[in-house]
Amino acid sequence: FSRRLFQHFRQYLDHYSQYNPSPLSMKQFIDFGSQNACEKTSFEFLRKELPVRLANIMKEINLLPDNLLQMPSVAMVQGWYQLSFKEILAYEHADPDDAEMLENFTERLVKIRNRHTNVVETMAQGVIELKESHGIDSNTETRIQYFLDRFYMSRISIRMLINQHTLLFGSQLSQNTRHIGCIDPNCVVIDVVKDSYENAKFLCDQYYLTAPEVKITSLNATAEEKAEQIRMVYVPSHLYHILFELFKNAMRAVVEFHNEDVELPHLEVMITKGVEDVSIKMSDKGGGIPRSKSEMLFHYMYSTAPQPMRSDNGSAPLAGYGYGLPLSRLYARYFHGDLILSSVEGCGTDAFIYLKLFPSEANELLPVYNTTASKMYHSDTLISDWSSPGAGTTMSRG
Ligand SMILES: O=S(=O)(c1ccc(O)cc1O)N1Cc2ccccc2C1
Repeated sequence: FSRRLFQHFRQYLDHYSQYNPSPLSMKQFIDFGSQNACEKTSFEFLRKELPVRLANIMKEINLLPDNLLQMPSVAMVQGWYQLSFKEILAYEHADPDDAEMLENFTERLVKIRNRHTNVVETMAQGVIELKESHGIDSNTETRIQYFLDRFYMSRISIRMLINQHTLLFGSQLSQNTRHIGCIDPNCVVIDVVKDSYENAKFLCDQYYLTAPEVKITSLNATAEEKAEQIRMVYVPSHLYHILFELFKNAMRAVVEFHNEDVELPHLEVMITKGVEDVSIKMSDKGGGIPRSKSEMLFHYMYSTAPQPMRSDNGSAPLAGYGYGLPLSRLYARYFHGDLILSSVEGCGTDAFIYLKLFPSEANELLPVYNTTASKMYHSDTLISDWSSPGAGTTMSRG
């Protein structure tokens, strides 16, 4: 019986993974959610799109190196995905006009979202388990880096779809009436900057007994009214997540670099609204980082060491396993923005957050399971086509 069920499951997985995920734009999210949103339409979209997005990433999970897949934590995450995939498939032939079914579907989405709450920490644990049991060579690390970027971006997108549906149609309608689901159509950027600064400063004061001040400047490059507050359509919680992480890093850098000094150099934040982009530049005089180490800041492997500046009130650490920067970059990229770090060793670091101003240009950026993706899991070690130090007289083995 279980063999037949397994084959049945496999067929569903192969079927749904053949579809490409459908990226939605911020404009589509707010247009659908603002004029009286239709729960039936949302249901009919999600009962197809959620299995498509789940199947696409589950196919990549299956391509992971065996010794990672066998780690207990990774196997557990895979189990959660398989169960959630099955639970949504149960609605494949449900009647969209059945109000009770729609309510049940929304409740099921809440249960699925709760099941996946600790996926980031659990996968990080899996990477640690692999490090300790088998060790990780640079080839495996490259594959893990490639997979986790796609896996967490997929997860961000699935949680966005679930959050919009449950906020628009779920029981807890306590949400801010001006918000559309988790989107604020008039998000005042400087308010999120101030909010994230205050919270990071509180942690910094608690941990280091001191914290740098901040100077925030706004430049509304296009508006006639220069003093106008810079607003945009965005997900405040995503922007907060990015800024909070950057403020923690910048504060830690400044305090540790100037540990004896009485006067800490302040942080600077520049918010600029251009024609296409809203840019947020955060500058610190925290001594910076050498170029040889700067790319490691976005590596999941590097950052699986315990980090200070964690909430020590017993609750889960803030950025989990220090995955703060890689995840923050995914949030910035999710709606086709970006997060770039530019460091000057001995001086300090500038962090640039770029966001799309026009909702019609802010499209979801989604991983797609195809031959290109699967090749990344099969290709053996790439031979570098640039010289490596001391390779002088060896014969070319290319
Ligand atoms: O690498 S950094 O330049 C740095 C990285 C990211 C960021 O957002 C801000 C930063 O400043 N910086 C992190 C850190 C921590 C302890 C001691 C010194 C430093 C230097």
